[in-house]
Amino acid sequence: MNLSYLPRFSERLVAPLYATIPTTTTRSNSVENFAIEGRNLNFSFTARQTQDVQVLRDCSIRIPRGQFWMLLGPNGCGKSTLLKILAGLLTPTSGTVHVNEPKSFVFQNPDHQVVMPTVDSDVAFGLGKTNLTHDEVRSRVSGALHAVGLSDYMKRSVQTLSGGQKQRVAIAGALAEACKVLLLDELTTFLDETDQVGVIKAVRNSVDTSAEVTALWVTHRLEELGYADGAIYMEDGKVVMRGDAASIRSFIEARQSTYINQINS
Ligand SMILES: Nc1ncnc2c1ncn2[C@@H]1O[C@H](COP(=O)(O)OP(=O)(O)OP(=O)(O)O)[C@@H](O)[C@H]1O
Repeated sequence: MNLSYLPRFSERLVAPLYATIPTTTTRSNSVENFAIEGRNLNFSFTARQTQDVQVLRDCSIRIPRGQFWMLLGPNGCGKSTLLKILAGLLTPTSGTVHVNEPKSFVFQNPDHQVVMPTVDSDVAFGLGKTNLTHDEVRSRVSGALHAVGLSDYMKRSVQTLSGGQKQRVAIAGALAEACKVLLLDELTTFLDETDQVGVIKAVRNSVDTSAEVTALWVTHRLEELGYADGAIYMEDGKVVMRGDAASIRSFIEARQSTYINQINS
């Protein structure tokens, strides 16, 4: 594997996020069992010609370490905004955030995920800034590709991959860098069913093979809840319910049928 041509780490879109949130970030012993914790978060988008859009309203979230959780809710309720705040990409107006590091945010569009010509060089991309030996890099890359089920794709050109395979390569890149928290924003939206299952199984397996890895997955697809350890349902900028995946699924189904009945009556 030739690593000499690795571009600068900061050029990559999918990368561990070391950004801290100034003034609002805290690290306390009380969050030790939670890889992700946001407390009383408020956030507004500032608009020039109209009123500011308040997106998060006293929103609190906690995700246990080493688990795979999902975040659901109607369009516009604030899921992606919350995920970006947890990633350090947006700063809340008020509230506190703690997320274990390194953390990595994976975007929805598969074509924004890969930056290198081959699968192995892409997974090794973020390791260019480390002092790892060539053998250590190879071992990290091979372990990460194994976790996402792409061991046989090492030398493949990334251009020949499906959207879901690109997402899995991006996740492998994060795992190779020993990411502790994966923040995954509607990865399966543009994928066909086979790719969708491939990506979600890759995340499930990544969490199962390391006690250190925690994943938070934003989705609209109720059928994906079957892979989750737990789930959170948001409405109008705040968490409405948190629990095991089956309970959240029943809650959402009941909520939707009530809504549909209201429309039809
Ligand atoms: N850059 C922005 N400027 C102004 N308003 C924004 C911006 N980004 C998002 N919003 C608004 O913030 C609200 C929450 O958006 P967000 O993307 O977090 O919701 P979401 O729950 O992820 O929605 P979806 O399920 O449709 O992706 C929406 O009303 C959206 O229109």
